[in-house]
Amino acid sequence: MVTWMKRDEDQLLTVGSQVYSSEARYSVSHSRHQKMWELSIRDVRFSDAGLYECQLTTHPPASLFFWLRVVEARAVIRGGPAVHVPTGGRFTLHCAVHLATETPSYIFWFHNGTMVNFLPRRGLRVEPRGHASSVLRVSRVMWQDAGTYTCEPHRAVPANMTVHVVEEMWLEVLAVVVALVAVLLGYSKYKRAYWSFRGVPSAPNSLPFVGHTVPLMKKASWLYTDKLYREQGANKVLGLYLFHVPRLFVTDPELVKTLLVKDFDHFADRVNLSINNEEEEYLNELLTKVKGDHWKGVRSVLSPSFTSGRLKTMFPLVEDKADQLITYIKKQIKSDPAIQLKETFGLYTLEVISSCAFGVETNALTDGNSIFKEKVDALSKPSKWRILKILGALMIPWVYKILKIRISTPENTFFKEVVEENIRKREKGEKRGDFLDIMLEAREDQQNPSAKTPKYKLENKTVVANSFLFIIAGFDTTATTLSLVTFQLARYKHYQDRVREELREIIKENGTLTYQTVMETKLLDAVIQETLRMYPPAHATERQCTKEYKLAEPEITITSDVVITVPIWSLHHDPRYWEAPGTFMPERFLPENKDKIVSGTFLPFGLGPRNCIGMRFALMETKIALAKTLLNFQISCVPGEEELMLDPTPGLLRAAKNTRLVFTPLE
Ligand code: HEM
Repeated sequence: MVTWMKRDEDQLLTVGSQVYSSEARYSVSHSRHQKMWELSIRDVRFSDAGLYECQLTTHPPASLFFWLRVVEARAVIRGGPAVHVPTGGRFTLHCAVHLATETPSYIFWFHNGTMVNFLPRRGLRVEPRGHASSVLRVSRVMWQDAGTYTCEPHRAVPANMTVHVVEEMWLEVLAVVVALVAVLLGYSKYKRAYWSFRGVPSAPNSLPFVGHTVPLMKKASWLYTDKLYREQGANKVLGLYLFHVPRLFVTDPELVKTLLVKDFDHFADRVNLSINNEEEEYLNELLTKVKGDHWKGVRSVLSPSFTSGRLKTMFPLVEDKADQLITYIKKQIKSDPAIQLKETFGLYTLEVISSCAFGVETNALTDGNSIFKEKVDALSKPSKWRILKILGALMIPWVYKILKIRISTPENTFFKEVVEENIRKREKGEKRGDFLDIMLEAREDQQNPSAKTPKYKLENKTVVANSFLFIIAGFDTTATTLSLVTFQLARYKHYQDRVREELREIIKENGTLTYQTVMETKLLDAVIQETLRMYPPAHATERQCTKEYKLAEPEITITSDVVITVPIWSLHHDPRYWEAPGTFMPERFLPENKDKIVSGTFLPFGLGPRNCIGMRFALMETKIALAKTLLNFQISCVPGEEELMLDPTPGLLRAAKNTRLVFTPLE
């Protein structure tokens, strides 16, 4: 007698001619004459595959093993899943059955669900080909021949093919389009091979036409670039593409110093938008935009605004705004002790910068808001549409030029008109000792007939553009810094207490806070610097190569279409230069430790001749506001909001919009 078993599942199927399995699909037949026991399985499924044992009830028992492989026959139409054929042309569909264990008894063809094997139809023929394939031919193709063709062999999974019928001419057009796309793809590949041609390692996943633009423009882009920075190990540079423009990430501090300081004349400019409209032509005078000698001229006119002497004169003005900030916070905490940082410090920095830049009192702190605040907010947080428009102007400036597309917004016009109005007032004799006065004095000096012909002639449009620039460059950066520093002081209370102690000592010794004493605070300064290290509002800076440059290592020539980028955030967090970079340790910036900082690794205000012109002003503004705040309030985290969240929107690195702290008045 013979027993059949499914060995891999330990399932007894049959004993003699008795079926033991509960499945009715099994049966056994015994041919005495041939001494054969045959196991049959109906409706075979994939789960039937496996090891089968045929055991003889002899002593000792003898077994035979069989592997059963289950395959599924399927139809395959060559060249699928879709074809385009022109009207009047012809097409042939070949269908073959794969993995069939037996010859299919028929192969049917369907067109849009209707069987066509036996349907007499003009120009359509079905012919068998060998045992397991069939051919469908259509000649003199008409529109009606379009649709889905199905090949359905007996006991096999059917296959589909979509036939698109196109006007003969369209097929040619299609061929041209395909060829054009292929050429464009080839061109894009060639452009994005710039770095590999030069043997420079480049970031992975550069996409046709856009390169690495998507992750570079995405939220929290400093995390993307930081990942690249970490992955590239000892390489000093890394190639990327903004669309097709090659960008060189410079990640070695020594090289950063060489390019930004020593060989500055090769990298003197920033990447800039072209302005094509007469009305916004004054924006070409922005310090951030001007190039080469023109930049030198504008910078030399603006620099005197930021000397220690000038800042000292402005100090009382800024201190007055810091006092208004304290009054504002005191009023606010009567209704809610948790203060929105960015909003509050934004009102303060806007008051300071608009007062110091062109003598406008915005009353933001006394009224809690102002038209100025609305306009400046709109400018510092551009919409997605505006970011796209700016990207377009960078990539296809010639289109913008031809179409005279405007880059500026109604907010730009608002500030332009405010400055022009103030210039008119100053020309009538009004003076405030602010940036606007300094620029107008420089212009007057140049116009003096006895003065030497200036290398660079200061025009009205330069004064207008740069008064406006100071607002844009100084408002958000400083408000962000104040928010981040206060948050760190709330998190690390012992530093808060020690800074307060330092300030009280200064007042004890000098009676009051002065420009000199505030600027010379040691721990307050260290706390600000350490916050700027951990959270640099400008997380990267860049320069346009202006003159071909030979880099020694790696040995490459940087051509004038290349933009170099310095990943400030990554250099600030590199454990090779900073011990425990994720830990808040202001001691690193105390005078006795400052010389341990590796130069070229700390760049919150950039580096070289084109660094931040407003650095000292920003530090003065930040320090006096922090000093007054700490002398008036104990600051602490809102329970449950102890983690600093960053705002991922592209642009500046900021604390998240709703970051709050509790302000408790000190006795
Ligand atoms: C904490 C606040 C600030 C931070 C973190 C900051 C940071 C920076 C950085 C990183 C740069 C680029 C430097 C480079 O490429 O090497 C820059 C440029 C600049 N900043 Fe600031 N900034 C701040 C405040 C200010 C203020 C208050 C003003 C004006 C009153 C200002 C005006 C400018 C200008 C005009 C430039 C362009 C300089 C040029 O191209 O010659 N910044 N800033």
